[in-house]
Amino acid sequence: MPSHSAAPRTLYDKLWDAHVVVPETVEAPALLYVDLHLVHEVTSPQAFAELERRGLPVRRPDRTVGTTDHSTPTSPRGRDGSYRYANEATRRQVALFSANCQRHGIEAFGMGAPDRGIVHVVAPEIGLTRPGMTIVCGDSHTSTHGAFGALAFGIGTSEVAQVLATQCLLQRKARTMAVTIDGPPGPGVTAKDIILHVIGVVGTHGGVGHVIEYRGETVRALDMEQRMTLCNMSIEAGARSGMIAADATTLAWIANTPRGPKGRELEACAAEWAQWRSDEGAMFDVEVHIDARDIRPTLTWGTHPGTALAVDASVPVATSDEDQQALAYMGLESGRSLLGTPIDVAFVGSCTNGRLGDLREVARILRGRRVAKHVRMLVVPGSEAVKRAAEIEGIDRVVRAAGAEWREPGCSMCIAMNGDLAQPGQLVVSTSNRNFEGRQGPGARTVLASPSTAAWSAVCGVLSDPRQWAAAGDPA
Ligand SMILES: CC(C)[C@H](C(=O)O)[C@@H](O)C(=O)O
Ligand code: SF4
Repeated sequence: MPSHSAAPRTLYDKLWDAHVVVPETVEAPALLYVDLHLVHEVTSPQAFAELERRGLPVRRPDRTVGTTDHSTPTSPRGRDGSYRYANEATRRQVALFSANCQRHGIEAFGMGAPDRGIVHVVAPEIGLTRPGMTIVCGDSHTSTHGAFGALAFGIGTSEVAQVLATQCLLQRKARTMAVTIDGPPGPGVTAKDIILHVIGVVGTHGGVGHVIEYRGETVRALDMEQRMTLCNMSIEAGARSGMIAADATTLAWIANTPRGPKGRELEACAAEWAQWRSDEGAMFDVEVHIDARDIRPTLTWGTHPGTALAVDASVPVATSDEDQQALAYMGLESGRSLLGTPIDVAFVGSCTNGRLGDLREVARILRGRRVAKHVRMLVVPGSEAVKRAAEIEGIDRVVRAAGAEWREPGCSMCIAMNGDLAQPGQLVVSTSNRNFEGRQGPGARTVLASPSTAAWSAVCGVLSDPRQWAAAGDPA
């Protein structure tokens, strides 16, 4: 039960207090109860093997849900409906995952399942992710689910085994950081630009040891998809997790999901969920204030997400060996704007920007236009549900008519382990979340950006300012 101390508590404190089974001491971390454990094919095989070795069952299969996403092919299926795996290893990994889940009575979305998709897209969209929960997954971007007023974070493979066996996790309490964003964002600024800007301010190590709560009027005005984009990349600022208080927007989203509570149950949930916010006057260990008016469409110039740069600013002077190396890898120069840099690939997708709103943004720009001849553009829905919804709106047709590829759901070129990868030296403008060396293929160069920036750059063939798109108007 939650402890009812008189002192105002942060959202994180409340979530923590409500889930502690054994409090932490100097010698030992706390034991935390896990409400929802998400599993995928990459970080679960050794965990299942560990259970096997010890002859342990899964403690709560009913609180464990699996999906396949990282290793799954996104190329169009064969005529017989078959999937073309990149190699035998990925095919085996996906098959082993389904077998493991089946053996332990875990619901899992394998190939062809209508709910399959990227784990951080699927759980919120079917209504599994809810305020007040602790959610873990062997995946760093589990922070995404914090957008619903939940404590959600990634765990390692040995911890996956721990949670499978006990439904609990050993954890040390984190410090808290409030990132308050106020004011109307400038033209062309999306949630992706906001979070890239935030990481630029906080730095890739600034959040280490902390849980970030995003607050302020700008955050309150974001829809759930945009809030997920924000929380998703908290990990890129080094933070353990990101979270946003539950409110009417959260409730409306969950009410609309297939497995969300309905009617009376929803009313009861609404009353219960109102508590998942920081109390007035709650103290954070670190406070960061950001004026959204200062944010312009933002992308990255280097090889970590902290190298955020306003689209029309110049690449900074390299002050360290690391920066120099990043510039050399990226083939970029200090003092020059990124605008006009030729691109080879545009990738739209991932757990950061592979939701319906992102694809709509892309379709608005591509409608009646063509992707530049020398550019390969991939549009990859984050889930089967996103794909279906987009196709009902005709987004697939707009994408294809523009000369871009409309693909099957999955992590795709966010992580080059499923057959989708860029060639050495190619420059990719990418809506994903990581840009380190080789992330999108050996020698491939990644510029992180919003879906609008990626789409407009694909049309122009060079890194371009999405605000120009608005000025260009509709094509004749
Ligand atoms: C495969 C998985 C362990 C990894 C993660 O934890 O983030 C992946 O999702 C990624 O984005 O690099
Ligand atoms: S889309 Fe990318 S970041 Fe998200 S889970 Fe997949 S590989 Fe990780």
